[in-house]
Amino acid sequence: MTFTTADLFDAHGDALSSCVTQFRSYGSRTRFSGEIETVRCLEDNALVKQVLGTPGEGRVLVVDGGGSLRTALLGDLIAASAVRNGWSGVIINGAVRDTVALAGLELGVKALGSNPRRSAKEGRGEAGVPVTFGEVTFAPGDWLYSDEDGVVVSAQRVQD
Ligand SMILES: O=C([O-])CC(=O)C(=O)O
Repeated sequence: MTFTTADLFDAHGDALSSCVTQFRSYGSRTRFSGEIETVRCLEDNALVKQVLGTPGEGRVLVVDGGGSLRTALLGDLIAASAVRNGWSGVIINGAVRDTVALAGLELGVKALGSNPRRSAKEGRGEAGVPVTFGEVTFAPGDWLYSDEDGVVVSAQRVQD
């Protein structure tokens, strides 16, 4: 994977949206891309676990956790399951935990911050719906490109 989001933006800016949310990177993959799948949830990560337990086929899961930093929506066990299932990365508008272990996983992981407190496991929320944060709508089936500079989204694939 050789793209940079800055070069993509220069080449395809009209077709791209750029997320203004300032994420931290937690996984060992700092550059990743893929078709988008989504979850919307608040301090409950059962749906995140469920979706990342299915075949990822190189996709990126975008989780809108409402920006809450009160509980972790992803830790090392769920992230390891994402790696086993072939997900390319996870973007979380919320918090993670087990950050030392996440740093050793072959997965893109971006989140707002960390909190050791676990989330509820009741399955509240929705999967497969468009979610909006950082001035970007992330719709299932759109394409996401992420690197050290940011996260950009396009309705069409703009890079192999
Ligand atoms: O189970 C959780 O809530 C998250 C977690 O710690 C893990 O994925 O290891």
